[in-house]
Amino acid sequence: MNDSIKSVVLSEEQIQERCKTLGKQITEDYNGKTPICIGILKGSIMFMADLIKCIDTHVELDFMDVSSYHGGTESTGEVKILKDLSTSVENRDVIIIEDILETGTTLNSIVDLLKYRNVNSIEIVTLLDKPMKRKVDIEAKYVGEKIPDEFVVGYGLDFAERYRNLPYIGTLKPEIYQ
Ligand SMILES: O=P(O)(O)OC[C@H]1O[C@H](OP(=O)(O)OP(=O)(O)O)[C@H](O)[C@@H]1O
Ligand SMILES: Nc1nc2[nH]cnc2c(=O)[nH]1
Repeated sequence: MNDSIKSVVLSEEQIQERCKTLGKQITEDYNGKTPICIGILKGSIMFMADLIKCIDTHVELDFMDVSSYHGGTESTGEVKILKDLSTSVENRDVIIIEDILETGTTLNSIVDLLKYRNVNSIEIVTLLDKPMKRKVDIEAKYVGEKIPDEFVVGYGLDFAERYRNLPYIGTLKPEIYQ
């Protein structure tokens, strides 16, 4: 699997540093509150697991699966809800946990949906942000790393469902996806 990687974007150590920094900020901002952390499947699983260990206030967890990519490396712009939340978010403080924010299509749909359910507050934490690719006006309050416009895999992020289990984030050699 490592043979397919062209370059490392964030090493395991760098990812853990980002988790600690973001976890500290979230701990300070939500001191005394019990936010619901909503992980967006499947890409956010590793980041969510590591990040919540760095948050030192009570949190509850839930998951949503919303897909806008269908096996390739470009967004189709379509958003489909594959799995909805199990709990009510009414009057709750919600933190959406994402692996990557790119066009913003996915998060924009999720934020709209959750606002409609009368949340008390809603913020986004994303490990990676590709601001150059943004198509809709949405920003994350907590960002681990801004990255250039290159397709990345690993640490939950896939190419055609593979590479999610790489412990670091990297770019693929062109021959893998061309
Ligand atoms: O800002 P956007 O352009 O909308 O892209 C970001 C979304 O794309 C990826 O999810 P994907 O739909 O590939 O599902 P996955 O997490 O199951 O791989 C990623 O996990 C984000 O949810
Ligand atoms: N795997 C992967 N999924 C994405 N979804 C949006 N951008 C990306 C990316 O760079 N890599």
